[in-house]
Amino acid sequence: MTLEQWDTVQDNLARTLGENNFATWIKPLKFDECKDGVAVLRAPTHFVGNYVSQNFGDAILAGISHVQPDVRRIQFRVAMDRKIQGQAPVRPAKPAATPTDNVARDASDLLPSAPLEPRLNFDNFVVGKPNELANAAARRVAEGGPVTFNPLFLHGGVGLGKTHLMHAIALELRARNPELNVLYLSAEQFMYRFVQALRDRRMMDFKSLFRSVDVLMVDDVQFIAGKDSTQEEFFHTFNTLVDQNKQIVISADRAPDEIKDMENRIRSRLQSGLVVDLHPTDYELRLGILQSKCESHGVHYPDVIIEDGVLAFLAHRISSNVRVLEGALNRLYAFASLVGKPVTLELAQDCLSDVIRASERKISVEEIQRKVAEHYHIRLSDLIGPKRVRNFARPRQVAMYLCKQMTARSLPDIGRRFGGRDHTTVMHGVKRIEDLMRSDAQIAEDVELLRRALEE
Ligand SMILES: Nc1ncnc2c1ncn2[C@@H]1O[C@H](COP(=O)(O)OP(=O)(O)OP(=O)(O)O)[C@@H](O)[C@H]1O
Repeated sequence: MTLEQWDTVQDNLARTLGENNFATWIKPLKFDECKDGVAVLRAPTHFVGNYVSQNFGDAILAGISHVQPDVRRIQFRVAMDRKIQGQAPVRPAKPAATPTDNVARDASDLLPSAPLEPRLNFDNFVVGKPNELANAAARRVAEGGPVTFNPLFLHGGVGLGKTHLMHAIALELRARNPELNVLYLSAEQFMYRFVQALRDRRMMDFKSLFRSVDVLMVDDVQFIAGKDSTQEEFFHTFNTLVDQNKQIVISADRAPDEIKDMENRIRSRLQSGLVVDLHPTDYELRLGILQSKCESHGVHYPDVIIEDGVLAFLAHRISSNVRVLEGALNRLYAFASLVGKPVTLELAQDCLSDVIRASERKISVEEIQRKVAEHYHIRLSDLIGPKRVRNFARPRQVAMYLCKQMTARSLPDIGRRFGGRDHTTVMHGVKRIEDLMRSDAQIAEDVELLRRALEE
């Protein structure tokens, strides 16, 4: 087999095994020789050789025998000339990297913090009811000083500002104290660095570097669920840092007890500090975010005029997540500056028809009422009916709150669907639940469970 043929085999493997697997395991392999039906590949370490042989051996053999049909077996050697399975050693093409070289190398490549985006700061984070607690907790951590809750665990659905708050904390901490060793990275990056350290036999470096940070911030921690050795290492890193009273900030797309395949001891560790939820945005927050984005867009597009009503229209109709909202606004600005026209409601409707269709709310008032009645084990007729006893009134308010949050219905319209009630009754109900969600964990949990069940 020629080196070109090996390149072709690698290209095919990249497609079949996926980019991450390819980059981590296949790319580091070098083709050595083909002799007597055995293709010899060189792996950088024993660990990689063994892992690849066990996990991707069949795929590699199939790929090679496709271009060189007489190959019946593959064999791995490490760069040091040592074989992993049988056979005589061969001369490596390049001088081998020894474990000693690895240790001597600058270990900081295992630990670069992910780049921080200056835009994602506290000033640009618009605060409303759904995110005020998360914002307050994030600001508290960003002030530095004595660690009060460890870890801070931020969770919420897609595009609700978790990463924004993580960056804001890291930026603020670094601005206040440039000496502070703040490490921000995603759980995926944590895993790749861990695997890289294993591969390069640099676990000691990895451990000591990760355990020497002042603040560790890990985004999207749900990613390591089910990845046993990464979880194990994360757990030890976590414990060491907490024992040293170092701040840890974690984000995830759901609460710790909802992350499946996460070891219990890790889950309970994650719950041991402050767990705060970024709730889905409400209309006011979305409008606030749009207004704030318009201010910053104004600098780049001084000629673009957004007519009255357009932002309200967007805030009403695009409720999925803030990222989609931002994308819609960017598109409007780009379009308006291209055609040199002010953005009218008609233009917005036209230009964003696909986005609006995609995020059209599909949940109906009736669906919400049914789910809420089921959840509280009451009859639908009692939920909607006139009785004001608390057993019915509270679920009714929860249902009204969810209708306000999850449908595009106006308050009078919601009132009509709750037995012809007045819009002020709905408004009162919504407000009551908003307040209770802050003081009554049971209500907060009920609402969250219902919201998720409805979104499924
Ligand atoms: N309250 C807010 N004020 C201003 N911008 C916001 C707010 N919430 C979210 N955004 C913006 O929305 C976009 C998506 O937010 P972010 O990436 O933080 O979401 P996320 O919760 O981390 O989502 P994911 O789970 O997909 O990673 C970002 O550009 C962010 O700046």
